[in-house]
Parts: sequence; C-alpha cells; structure tokens
Amino acid sequence: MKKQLILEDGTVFIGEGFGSEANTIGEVVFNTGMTGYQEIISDPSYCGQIVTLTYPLVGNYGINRDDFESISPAIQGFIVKEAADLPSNWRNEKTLHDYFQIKKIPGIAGIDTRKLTRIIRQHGALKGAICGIEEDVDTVLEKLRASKLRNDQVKQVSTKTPYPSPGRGRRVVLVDFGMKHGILRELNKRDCDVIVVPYNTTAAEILNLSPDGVMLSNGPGDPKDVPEAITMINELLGKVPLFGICLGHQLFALACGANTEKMKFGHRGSNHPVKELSTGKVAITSQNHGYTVEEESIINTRLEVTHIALNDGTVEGLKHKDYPAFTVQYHPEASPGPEDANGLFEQFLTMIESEIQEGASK
Ligand SMILES: NC(=O)CC[C@H](N)C(=O)O
Repeated sequence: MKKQLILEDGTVFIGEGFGSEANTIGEVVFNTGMTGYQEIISDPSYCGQIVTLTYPLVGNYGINRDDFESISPAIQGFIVKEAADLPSNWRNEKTLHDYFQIKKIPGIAGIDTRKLTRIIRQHGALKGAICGIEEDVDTVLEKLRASKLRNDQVKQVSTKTPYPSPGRGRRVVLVDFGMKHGILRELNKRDCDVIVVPYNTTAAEILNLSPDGVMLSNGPGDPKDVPEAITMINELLGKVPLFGICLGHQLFALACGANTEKMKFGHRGSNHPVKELSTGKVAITSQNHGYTVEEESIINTRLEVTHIALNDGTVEGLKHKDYPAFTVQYHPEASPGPEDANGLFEQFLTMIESEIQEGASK
C-alpha cells in the first residue's frame, strides 16, 4: 500500500505503508542510533512525534518481550528506509509490521531517511503527515500547517495513580513524567524501595511517603507545559536528595530559576559524547531531547554546569551549589545505548547515604 510523507515545508516522499493504515500528523524527529529501535519506539518521551531513523535497516532482530521501555508506545508514526519482513534473532516474537498493527501505529518504509534528516537539520524541527497516496497534497499541507502540536503529552503518558515497586533498600519516590522502564530497572537493581507517582503529585504528598531520595524521570514535550511539576520540585529542593533525567533535568533547572529553550533539531541517538567538566572524562551517551537548558540563564541561579555536549557545547548536566541535587540531560539508564553513564545511579545512592549520615550526626 503506497503512502506519502508530507513535510510542512512542502517536501513530499512516497513510500510503502506498514503497521496501521491510519493517517497521522506529528513533529518529525530523527534518531541516529544504529540499533535499539524497540526502545526508541516505546520511549514515552517521543509522545506526539513521528520518528525517523538514519540507520537504514530496521526491524532485523524483530520485536521481543524484553526491550520495551513502556507498555504502550506513544509515538505518532515511524519512518524507515527498510522495514525487515523476516527478522532473525532468538528473542524475536513479531515483526515491526505486526507490532505496529497491534498498537495502531502508522509506519512508512522506502524513504531516504538520510535525505529527510538533512532537511530537518537545515530547517529545524518540522511537522509532517503520513497519509494515503490518494490524499491531495495541498489539502494535507493546509491542514498540517494549521495543526497545533499538543502540549499535554506528560499528562497522557504519566501514570494515573501511584504504585510501588518494592525493595529492601532506600526509599526512592520516582516522579513519572513519561518514565522509561530502564530507570525503574536501575533503581530496582540497586534494591531501592521505589514508589512511582503521577507527574502532578505535590511536594507535600511526596514528603508524606518518607522518601530517602526523589527521582525526576524523563518525559515528552516542553518542560514549560508542566508548571505544577516546577512548583513541586522547587518545594522539594533542600528537603530531600534529588536526581533528574532529561525532562526531569529541564524541570529542575526551571524550578531553580534557569530557563529552557527549544533546540533547532535536538539530540536523539545512542552515540552522543558528553564531557564531565570536573574530570575531563568523556562518556558516550544515549539521548532524546528537543529542548535544552539555556546556558546564560544559569548565571543568576545557584546551579553549576557539570557536563556539556561535545557536539554543540549545550548544557548536559547540573548540580545545585547548596543542596544535594543533580541532573543530567542524557540517559544514564542506557536503554538503548552504551552504559558509560550508569555510575550516576551509584552517585545518587551515595548522595542519599551521606544525607542520612549527616542527618544522624545532627
Ligand atoms: N527524553 C526526555 O525526557 C525529553 C525531554 C523533553 N521532552 C525534550 O524533548 O527535550
């Protein structure tokens, strides 16, 4: 079934549809990872976006039961050069096509995704539509240009009610802004007694759970769309150790008086070099973000930049000068991607231990 991909700048690509036959509209973003498509598809931070992969062969090892980052994928659509019909892997359970049919996600294959990526890099983020070949391009373009991107993605993907993920270790309240399961896995691996709470939980409700530390998860959209979370973080600051990832990092920066801005085309992939300023050490990191903390806005705050991106110098990590709190823009839970940054979970737990020691000696 032929389908077309129409970008708001008027570019039209023709390809072959797979997965759901529905039409879709979203912000088109590119990911440069060579593997990890299942983790990408199921990362809730892509809610509202149509994702394209620069790597051309997608679906080769199928979809398995282990690699999901959420139960239900939140992406609007998927664009690939080639979608494998015959995956080969001992863990393979179904093809990309079958999975997308079940989850009602429209896909389009046969697209020159590197050309598409160049267009996005030149123009900056673009809205796009995947639709049937019979649709009139001008009509779709009109609809596309008039369409507004959603601003309630966190509400869509966050848990509606709190739930526990018990352990015998330190208690961590994990605020779910669209959490990747990898974060929960990393905390559970370290025996943390985790309670996952919705994005709009208040600081008082969180403190009532007697946390030893609070984690602020990743999540979709513009951090400024979730003002209630900014208030909550501001009220938690100094009362409990904090660790934030991606959207959690951006919300933390806003709560501390810094600013965030939309990037031209963002960072999405599993090969982004990040430098830790205190040691000069470089880690290869997994990333997925379209917003960033504005560096100049940090000057008037009590924040310190701890990490920067080597590709474009943007802020990749922050810590508070007065309180036990640090955050990173990249994904230390490493799914998909390298495990270079995994030590940050240890850092969080060490911070929790030293706060407990300090409390005991007072
Ligand atoms: N992965 C994330 O948490 C992404 C954060 C935010 N939605 C952004 O695009 O910048």
